[in-house]
Amino acid sequence: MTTKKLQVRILDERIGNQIAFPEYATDGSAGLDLRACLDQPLTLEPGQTQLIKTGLSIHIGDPALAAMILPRSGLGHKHGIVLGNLVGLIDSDYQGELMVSCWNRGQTTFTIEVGERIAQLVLVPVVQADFEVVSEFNVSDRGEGGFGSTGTH
Ligand SMILES: O=c1ccn([C@H]2C[C@H](O)[C@@H](COP(=O)(O)OP(=O)(O)OP(=O)(O)O)O2)c(=O)[nH]1
Ligand SMILES: [Mg+2]
Repeated sequence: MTTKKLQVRILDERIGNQIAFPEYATDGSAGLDLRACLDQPLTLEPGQTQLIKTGLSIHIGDPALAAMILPRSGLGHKHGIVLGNLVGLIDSDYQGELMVSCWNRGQTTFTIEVGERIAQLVLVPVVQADFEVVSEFNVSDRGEGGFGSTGTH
């Protein structure tokens, strides 16, 4: 297992008290659950999107890493609560508050409680491209075929 020391700032005094500090739910968890740092429960009508604070900021500080904010499968599948941006990408130089765009893509009203786990944060490796402009590529097996070019079976 590799772990990475990550600087985090607590922006709301309720974090670590009334609202739990993010943690891995199990030893094998890839994601850290992010909690809604709300003052009161928030009702999302069908189709509505709201930007929700987490009360935390992180500074990854290493361009070879990023973080992604992903939906929680239970909320997304059962209740239609996913992310307004589908996936959130946290740059290694971002120092602002972690924000979660919550979108009720379902057909029923859903209420997010104070401190509810609304999304998850995954740290991922990143490779920045160093472009080398060429006029032709060495030919590959696939070539320019895509979008179903290999058939459906
Ligand atoms: O779900 C998200 C997505 C992004 N961010 C923060 C961290 C990220 O580093 C920054 C910028 O995100 P992104 O580059 O995806 O947004 P943009 O619309 O391109 O804004 P910018 O012009 O600030 O890059 O916003 C969040 O807090 N939550
Ligand atoms: Mg950007």
